[in-house]
Amino acid sequence: MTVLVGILLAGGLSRRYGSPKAFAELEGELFYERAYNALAAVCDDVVIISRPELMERFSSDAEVVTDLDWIEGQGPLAGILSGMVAKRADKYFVLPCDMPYVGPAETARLLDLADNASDITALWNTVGKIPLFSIWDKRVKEQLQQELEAGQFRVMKFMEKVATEWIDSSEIHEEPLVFRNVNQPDDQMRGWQNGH
Ligand SMILES: Nc1nc2c(ncn2[C@@H]2O[C@H](COP(=O)(O)OP(=O)(O)OP(=O)(O)O)[C@@H](O)[C@H]2O)c(=O)[nH]1
Repeated sequence: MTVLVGILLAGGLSRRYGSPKAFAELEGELFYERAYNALAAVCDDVVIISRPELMERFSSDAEVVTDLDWIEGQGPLAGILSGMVAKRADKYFVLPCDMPYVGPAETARLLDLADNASDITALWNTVGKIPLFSIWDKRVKEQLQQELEAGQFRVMKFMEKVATEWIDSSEIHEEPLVFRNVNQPDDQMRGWQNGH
C-alpha cells in the first residue's frame, strides 16, 4: 500500500500579507484549516510545517513541526524537506496555506490524474506554473537535501532538475482562480468571487 502524507506549508513570513496567512479567514475558516481539510481528505496523515512563534496557534489536534534547524525559514523547499524528514511516506502531497480556494475535490482530482511515475506532479495554467500544489515522490528526498545543503533554495529550479509532470489545471477545475495563492489581502477580493 502506498502511504501518502500531506505536507501543509505554513512557515512563511507573510510579509506582503502583513499578518500570518495561515490564520487569515475565508468563509469562516482559517486558511490553514481549509488546506488541512483538503489534504486530510486524501492523505493517510498530515503534518503542518511552520515557524516556532506560530506553533501554539494551530489546533492541538493537528501535528505541527518546525523547519529543520539548518534550513529554518529558507523557503518552501525547506518546509518540504522538513516534512519528509518528520514523516515517512511513499508520496507527499504538498499544499501551501495560502491557496484557500483549493478543497478536497481538487486534491482528490490531482491524485487521480498524477501519473505515479514522475518525481513530482504539479499544475500549470495560462496564469503560470503552480509548483506548490503538488505530489512529491519520496525518491527526491536525498537530492532535495543535497540541493539545500548547497544553498539552492529555488523551487522551480529544483523542479526542473527532476522529472516533473505538469498537469493543466483546467483538468482539475475550469476556473484558474481556484488555484490562485493569496499573497496580499487584496488578492482575496480581486476578480472571481462567484460564491467563493
Ligand atoms: N515551512 C516553511 N514554509 C514556508 C517557508 N517559506 C514560505 N513557506 C510557505 O510556502 C508558501 C508560499 O510562501 P510565499 O507566499 O512565497 O512566502 P511567505 O513568506 O508566506 O510570504 P512573503 O513574506 O510575502 O513572501 C506559504 O504557504 C508559506 O507559508 C519556510 O521557510 N518554511
